[in-house]
This record gives sequence, C-alpha cells and structure tokens, in this order.
Amino acid sequence: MTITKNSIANNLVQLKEKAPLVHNITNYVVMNTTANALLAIGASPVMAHAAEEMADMVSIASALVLNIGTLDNQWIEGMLEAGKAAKKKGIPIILDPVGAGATPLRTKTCWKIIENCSPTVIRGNSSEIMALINEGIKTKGVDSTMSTEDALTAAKALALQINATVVISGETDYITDGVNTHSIKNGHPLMPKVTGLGCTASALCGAFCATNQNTIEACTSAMAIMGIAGEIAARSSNGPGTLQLHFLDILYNLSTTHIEENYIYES
Ligand SMILES: Nc1ncnc2c1ncn2[C@@H]1O[C@H](COP(=O)(O)OP(=O)(O)OP(=O)(O)O)[C@@H](O)[C@H]1O
Ligand SMILES: Cc1ncsc1CCO
Ligand SMILES: [Mg+2]
Repeated sequence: MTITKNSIANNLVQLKEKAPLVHNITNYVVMNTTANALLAIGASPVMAHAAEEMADMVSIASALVLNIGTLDNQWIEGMLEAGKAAKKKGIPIILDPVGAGATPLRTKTCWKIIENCSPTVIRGNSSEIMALINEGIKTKGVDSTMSTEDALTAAKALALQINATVVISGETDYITDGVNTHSIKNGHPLMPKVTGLGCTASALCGAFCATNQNTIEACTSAMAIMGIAGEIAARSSNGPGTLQLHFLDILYNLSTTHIEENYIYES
C-alpha cells in the first residue's frame, strides 16, 4: 500500500485538531527542543519521570515516548511504570533506544522495556537498531556509523520478533512492520549535526500515533514531516545553529502545499 501526500497532509490536520497530550520520559539534552517541536506541530507535551506519578500522568496522555538518552536506575523504574500503565490503557508507546550498542546498560534496558511494555514503535538510527538484535554492533555514543540500508534487514527481523513498527532514521528513513516497508527520502545532511533531531522524530511519531491508529502510516507521516521541515529549513540556514531555529519555525508553519511540493516517498 502506498502512503500518499494526501494522507500525510490529512494526518497533520487531524493531529492539529486533536492536539494530543504526549507524555515524554526523555533525556536532559533534548527536553526543551522536544517539547518545543511537539508544540510547533500542534501537540501538547509533558516531560515527567518520577515513578510515583507515572500512572496518573499516563491516565491523561494519548501517547507515551520512552527515550533512554540519559538513563539511570530511577528513570528506568519510571519508564517501566509508565510503560506498564500505557499498555494497560492501550495508548501507543514509542521507544527511542538512544545509544543502544554503546554500553551494555543501554542495550539491556531497551530489552527490559521491550519485554515489560511491548512498545508499539521503536525509532532509532541504524547502529542502534542493529545493536538491538546483534550484540557485535558497537554504537559510537549516540551517533550512527552505518547507513539505513545496512540496518533494514535487522529492522525487519526486529519488527517481526517483537510485533512492533520499527523506524530507522538517516539519509533515507525506513518504516517497517517486517512485512510492509515504506521509505522517505526527504531530509538534509545538516540534520544529524543538530543534537536531538532523532529524539524529535520519536516524539513526533508519538504525536501522530496518538491521533492515527494506523501505526505505519502515522510513523511515515512523522518521518516525512521531519524530513520536509528539515529540508526547507536548511535552505535558509548557514549551519546547525540556524537550522535548529528555522526547523521549529517551518514545523509550525508547515502547510499542505509544502507537503505536496516536497514529499519524496518509495514503497
Ligand atoms: N544524511 C542525512 N540526510 C538527510 N536527512 C538526514 C540525514 N541524517 C539524518 N537525517 C534526518 O535527521 C533526523 C534525525 O535522524 P538521525 O538519524 O540523525 O537521528 P539520531 O541519530 O537518533 O539523532 P539524535 O540521537 O541526535 O536524536 C531524521 O528526520 C532523519 O531523517
Ligand atoms: C548527545 C546525547 N547524549 C545523550 S542523549 C543525547 C541527545 C541525542 O540523542
Ligand atoms: Mg537518537
């Protein structure tokens, strides 16, 4: 099945109409930029991680994003509490496996979350996704050293193994449930020079999944909009600093025409 420009544009309209509350347990580096990106797209962000308030916060949220970027034991406890509550409530859970493959704690924690909370979506870069199913892969901190083409076989296997949608970001983004795969060729090489745009992509997957139960279409919409906004923002940016600012403004102002004129998709 093809995911058309029209469905991307409709998903964006639907998101803005519903303005879903997205609960994020995310890292210190990106909390501010992620919250701003969610506001710019039309969602409502909250960042909260205390285990004691997870059930209450999840009870009012429409999606949960678990990002292990600056994890510690208390945060892991909060993520598991939130994940279990979200599963019980039936809202989508997005896992961002930041730095999986860089240290054993990160890879082990991802699997603990997968086993206890069965996430709806995993969104990571190529090294992180490969490391989840191959212990031999070493991630360079939080950055990828591989192409998304290299990681696609691993992504499909992971998706089938855990019954989730897997999204790999990079020059080409792939969105797969193990059987059907969609690819987005939008984006700009300056994007990985801004920290946390991957974390933003995961949060946008959360916002789109909150308002569209077709997970693969929701994630394709999120990745297309990330890429289109990044590409347009890069046209007026001299480097990562201005790109970060322009990205937020373009995200806020993104129109159906922007999507129609720039969407680059392959199935
Ligand atoms: N070489 C590239 N060309 C075009 N777009 C890119 C490129 N690399 C990354 N992107 C885009 O940048 C965004 C972030 O993806 P990236 O793979 O850098 O995430 P990440 O490694 O998890 O980042 P972070 O950990 O800093 O959050 C995605 O929307 C992706 O499509
Ligand atoms: C740089 C960095 N380190 C831990 S989390 C993070 C943000 C991008 O993933
Ligand atoms: Mg990342």
